[in-house]
Amino acid sequence: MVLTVDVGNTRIKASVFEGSTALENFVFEKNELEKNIEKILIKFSNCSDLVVSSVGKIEKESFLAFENRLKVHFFTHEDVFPFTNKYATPKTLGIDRMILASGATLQFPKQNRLVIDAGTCITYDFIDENDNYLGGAISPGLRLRYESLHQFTAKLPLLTFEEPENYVGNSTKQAIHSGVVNGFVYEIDGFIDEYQAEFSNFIIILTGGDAEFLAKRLKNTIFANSNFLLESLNQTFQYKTDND
Ligand SMILES: Nc1ncnc2c1ncn2[C@@H]1O[C@H](COP(=O)(O)OP(=O)(O)O)[C@@H](O)[C@H]1O
Ligand SMILES: CC(C)(COP(=O)(O)O)[C@@H](O)C(=O)NCCC(=O)O
Ligand SMILES: [K+]
Repeated sequence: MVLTVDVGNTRIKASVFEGSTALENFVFEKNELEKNIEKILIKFSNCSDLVVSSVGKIEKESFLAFENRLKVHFFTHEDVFPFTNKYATPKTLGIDRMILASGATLQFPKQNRLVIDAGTCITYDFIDENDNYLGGAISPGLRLRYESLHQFTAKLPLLTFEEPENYVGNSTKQAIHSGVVNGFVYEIDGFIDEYQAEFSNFIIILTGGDAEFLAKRLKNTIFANSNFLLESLNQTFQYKTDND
């Protein structure tokens, strides 16, 4: 059994895999990392490996406490990945984006692939049919949009997600909901249209905390899988084991 852990900028997600089957998924806050890993390892005492992707503030050391119980693998840019990295600054590419690109390459071989991860940030990652990772885009995620409107203005309240009543927001609150939620959806549809114009044939994988919400609203057909990053971590770890 493999325990996969994804440290994002908002939350930590974890999943226990037996082969390619996810047995159970967990979500928790950063300050509860060790307590939760402890609990998971009590329940799934057969875990032999702990596999981590982290772009958050939590560093390797937090996981090393478990080294006497199982093998700990912290993914870095030095690992082997199944794609060719064409990013101009490969060392600054988020490890979460590398894992997503890797999962897309392994799960959907030899085709153009666009991965959209709607988390703290929305990240777009494109891997072409020759397994070249080309790059993509980074923009603010849903909650970050609400928070930044409040944080960087004097008059805008801090709101949490609500379905906008209309495109024409008729109050401050409705104007914010319309701007944030509709803007979020338009952006993603707009990007997909842009890719479609250049690469006629490609698969779109949508993941992240806002994937379910988005799946119902995008005009483009997509493959939504909230667990895609953790599945990709598990697959990339298998790939690493096979290629080491
Ligand atoms: N309970 C929750 N706490 C925080 N964000 C949530 C929650 N449920 C859904 N979300 C949405 O998920 C997004 C964060 O997604 P997530 O994939 O957890 O981020 P990250 O991987 O960057 O930590 C936020 O933009 C927010 O809109
Ligand atoms: C863009 C990100 C902040 C996204 O983080 P997330 O929304 O998954 O928490 C992360 O992938 C990152 O720190 N990237 C480094 C810059 C880059 O990928 O080019
Ligand atoms: K993201």
